Amino acid sequence: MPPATEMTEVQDDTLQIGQYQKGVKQLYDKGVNRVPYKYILPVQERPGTTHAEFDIIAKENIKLPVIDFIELQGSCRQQILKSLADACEQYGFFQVVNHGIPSGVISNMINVAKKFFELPYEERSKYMSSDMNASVRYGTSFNQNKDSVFCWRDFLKLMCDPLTDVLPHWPSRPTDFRHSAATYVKETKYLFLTLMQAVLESLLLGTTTCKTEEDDEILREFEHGGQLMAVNCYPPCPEPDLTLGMPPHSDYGFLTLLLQDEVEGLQIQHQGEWVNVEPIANAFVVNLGDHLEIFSNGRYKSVLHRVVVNSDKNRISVASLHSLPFTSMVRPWAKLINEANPRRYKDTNFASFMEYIISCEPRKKEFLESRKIDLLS
Ligand SMILES: O=C(O)CCC(=O)C(=O)O
Ligand SMILES: [Fe+2]
Repeated sequence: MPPATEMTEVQDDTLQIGQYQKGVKQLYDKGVNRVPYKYILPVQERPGTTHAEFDIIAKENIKLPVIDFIELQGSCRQQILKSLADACEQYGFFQVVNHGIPSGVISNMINVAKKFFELPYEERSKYMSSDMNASVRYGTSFNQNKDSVFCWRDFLKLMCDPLTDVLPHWPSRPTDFRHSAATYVKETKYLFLTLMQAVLESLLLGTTTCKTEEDDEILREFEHGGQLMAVNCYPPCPEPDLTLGMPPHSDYGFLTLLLQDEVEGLQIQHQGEWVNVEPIANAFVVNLGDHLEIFSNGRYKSVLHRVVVNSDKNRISVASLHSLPFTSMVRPWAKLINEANPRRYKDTNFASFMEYIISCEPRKKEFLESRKIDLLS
């Protein structure tokens, strides 16, 4: 049998130019049975090809952090804040359970997302746009204008602020989409604010600095902060070992609240190895983003993560990315800076991130690297 690349190159001849821009749901619906050449990663970037045996050992021994939101709000707050600080320092990631968002709000969001991707292509494609600032944008891959290899993912991105202004632009089908997604946006915003308050407190643990009115000021800024929702769809893939649903990347904001359905796929990088994040029913995965790494002056790390796909199950995830208002500057928190701990990052804002994303093929944590101050020079 010829190698997969050769066979798929032949098969690619039957696909019209522009077919890839229509996305992977469209390929799946057409019954593609080999991964087209455009999606095949170089061998060293494919899932499961590096240190495969060591991977398995590492994964079995790692227990990923879980934060119980009820305990965080209770009498053990200090203890849970310490666990939160450990999770943010060592993993840049945790899952949150007992968060209080009703399970109906969560299942409605997953259901409308599923129904949206099941709509005919003509209906979904109404929301395609090359404008990165559009209030709604349907697309495929990671950055479809720049990616040399495409990834096995279609998405719907929704700007969420101000909700009343953007809502009329969101998909009108399925008919319950706007209602369910808007309810979900409000609930996740509230959860983000409560978690962010805990994150701020956790950053002051072990310091002599106390919470002041200035901290409430920051929280008020977050109340008016930017929220973006990425609804992701990963259809079954005929050759999942050759491609990825999403390449290794970190998210740009402070916290991403990620909802995954019951299908595995998300992996985080921990101590140089890829670790599966097993879905916990009704839990949120919380990823620390680049802005929080900057704000914490590097004490908390944004997490590198990727998505692997599988051959038999469709997977849906909903990422809710939260940051300061799009016009605000993000810089290390003044309270954490002193002679012993000088500033390690330059000021950054959402506009500079957008410039970066439009100008190149985003890879790993390159954007964040570009914001670092070289303390040796
Ligand atoms: O689908 C997932 O689990 C992750 C999605 C993600 O990383 C993102 O939307 O930024
Ligand atoms: Fe992400």
